[in-house]
Amino acid sequence: MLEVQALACGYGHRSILENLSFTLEVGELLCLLGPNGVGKTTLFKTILGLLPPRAGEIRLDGRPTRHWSRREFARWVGYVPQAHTPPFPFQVEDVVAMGRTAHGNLFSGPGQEDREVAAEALETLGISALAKASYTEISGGERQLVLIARALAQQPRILVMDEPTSNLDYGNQLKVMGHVRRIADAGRMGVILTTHHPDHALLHASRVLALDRERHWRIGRADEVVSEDYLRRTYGVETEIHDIRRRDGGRSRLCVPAVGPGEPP
Ligand SMILES: Nc1ncnc2c1ncn2[C@@H]1O[C@H](COP(=O)(O)OP(=O)(O)OP(=O)(O)O)[C@@H](O)[C@H]1O
Repeated sequence: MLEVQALACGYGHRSILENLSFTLEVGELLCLLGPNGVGKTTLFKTILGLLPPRAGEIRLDGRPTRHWSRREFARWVGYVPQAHTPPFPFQVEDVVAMGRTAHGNLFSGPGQEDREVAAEALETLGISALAKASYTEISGGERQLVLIARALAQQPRILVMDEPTSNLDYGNQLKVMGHVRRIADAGRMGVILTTHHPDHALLHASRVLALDRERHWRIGRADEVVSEDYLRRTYGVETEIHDIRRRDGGRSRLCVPAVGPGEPP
């Protein structure tokens, strides 16, 4: 579905990522892990056509994305940016309905069906009560949920999410990651998202694309890629990855910080 082939990206003469190749299928949740400043947002900007690739190719449904019209592209690819505050105090329900723009007539506003899809997205994320609130007067975490609702309302085939959980409380982090995983599992979209939590990758990802400080990358199953060695090389910290048995009998892998002898737990 989305194919990134031998991609190089960067700004002007400055190269940020080189020779990166991966695919993302509908039904998959691909977690992008990597330290601050390694190039995750730069990769997303390049995939979204906001930054020209320095080399390589990006294909969507078999066709190079440079041949796609903006409108056609927006029907297929949704983007959740890191939360921002726009200058205009739109109502939350209007911000979410903007996700429908690529599906409708450019000159008419959202129709009844678009309003219903937007209301359903708000409901799914548990924020229907914010529908009439002004987007500029809600909290950072609420804004992030609104941007996620807008992307869900867009009903894209590929969803690109830049640190979607960074402002969310613990409960909302679990709800958003669980929900995104369910819509991917239901075969409704392929999701690529960045997170700084190895546990998000271990618990929810179908595959992980891990970048390290030297800008080397590796893609594979979370249990293959998210290792104590990767976390040490990438973040310079000691961790332990434990395989635990859950109460329902299933197994999960979790990352905990290592504590040396004599150190406080
Ligand atoms: N507009 C820009 N012009 C030039 N360089 C930029 C620009 N935006 C980012 N960079 C540089 O590109 C590198 C990668 O930045 P990027 O934002 O992609 O990192 P990231 O992996 O998303 O980081 P973080 O985890 O902190 O969000 C950084 O060194 C940054 O300084």
